[in-house]
Amino acid sequence: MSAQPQPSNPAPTPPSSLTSLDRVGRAIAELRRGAAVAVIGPGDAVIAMTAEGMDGAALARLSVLGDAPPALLVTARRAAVLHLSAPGPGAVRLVMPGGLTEERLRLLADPEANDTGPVPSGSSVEPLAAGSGAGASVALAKLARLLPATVTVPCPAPALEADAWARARDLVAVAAEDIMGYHDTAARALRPVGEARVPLDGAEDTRVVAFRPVDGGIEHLAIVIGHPDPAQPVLARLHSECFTGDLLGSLRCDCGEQLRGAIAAIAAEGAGALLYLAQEGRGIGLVNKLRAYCLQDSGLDTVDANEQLGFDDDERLYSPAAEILRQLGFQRVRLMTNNPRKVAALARHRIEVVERVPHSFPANTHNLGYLRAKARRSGHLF
Ligand SMILES: Nc1nc2c(ncn2[C@@H]2O[C@H](COP(=O)(O)OP(=O)(O)OP(=O)(O)O)[C@@H](O)[C@H]2O)c(=O)[nH]1
Ligand SMILES: [Zn+2]
Repeated sequence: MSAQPQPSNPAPTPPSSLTSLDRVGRAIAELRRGAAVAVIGPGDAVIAMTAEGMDGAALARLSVLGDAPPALLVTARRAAVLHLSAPGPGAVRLVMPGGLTEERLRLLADPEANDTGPVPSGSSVEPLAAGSGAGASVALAKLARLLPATVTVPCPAPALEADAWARARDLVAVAAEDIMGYHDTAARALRPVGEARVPLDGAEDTRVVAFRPVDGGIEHLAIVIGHPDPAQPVLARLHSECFTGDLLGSLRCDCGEQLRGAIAAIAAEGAGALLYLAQEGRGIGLVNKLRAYCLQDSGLDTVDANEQLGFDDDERLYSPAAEILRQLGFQRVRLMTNNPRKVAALARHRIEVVERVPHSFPANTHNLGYLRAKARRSGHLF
């Protein structure tokens, strides 16, 4: 029998007492500070850095770690923007004659570059399996709320020895499997960590309960008004965080009005719950949302702007919301939303939506285009 590892072997899990969430959390922190991390798949291992803001010195540091020249990995969405068609929805490796140079990297990773200029003729893409080390490095960049693009070199050690190889060089190592399972594990491990009575203007009988993911990520908040009867469908709103709309009163979106309107509607009924979910910018993070706004100012709509950055139009997951509803004892809801994806997602996560309650507000001159794009491109029901 061959002693060689077969590609179908399970991903080698770094041997330590850290949980999978700890390992992904460490890798996120490393990526965000511009350090290299080892991402280990079942049959491949890569050393990866974020493409965002990467300069020539970082490219040189990465190059000496691998046994082949560095390559740029992007999502199929971003490849399409660069006019390179990818065979599937996953991440791809850009293959360019002459390889990846500092100048090419700067242009290709620039979220505002949308022409074919920087892509040399004769370039192509190689699809990456979702569970591979290379493919998972792009998923890790998304988890880190960075642009979904990495620069990688192949690890000189075989996948089964890559963890030891990385540790010997003081690099954080993470299994692709842990990255791909991160969202589900984090949602399962949500715990209530703090609770208080917070009388609101117009809804004085209100409690706020904070749920923390076990990885130490940003807490989701349940705002429970009155005493909802778990035996009856509960009037509920899943509200995705919007710093600009909720806090600053931005007129670019309808979030602030939806937040205050939901609280008023629940208070008028006497009881219900609003989940304030840490999913800023439809899950791409505040910084990327600001970049998307910039692209919208140059003429793209809200969907195309996300895709130009390499994201899907909506990166949100609703497993944490379903888990919080369950922990609060609410299995059936009347959901205040115009977004059919929220209804479908809750049903997938075994929360029954007995009614969709429309939740729209008059447009203003700044958000009219945004609301129209949501209706036309994303199927929102207004
Ligand atoms: N990426 C991106 N996010 C945006 C933009 N405008 C608003 N958002 C975010 O979109 C989310 C809106 O959340 P919700 O209001 O809960 O969701 P919705 O999909 O509009 O659905 P309903 O309001 O329930 O009908 C928030 O996370 C905002 O930060 C934008 O132009 N681009
Ligand atoms: Zn908003």
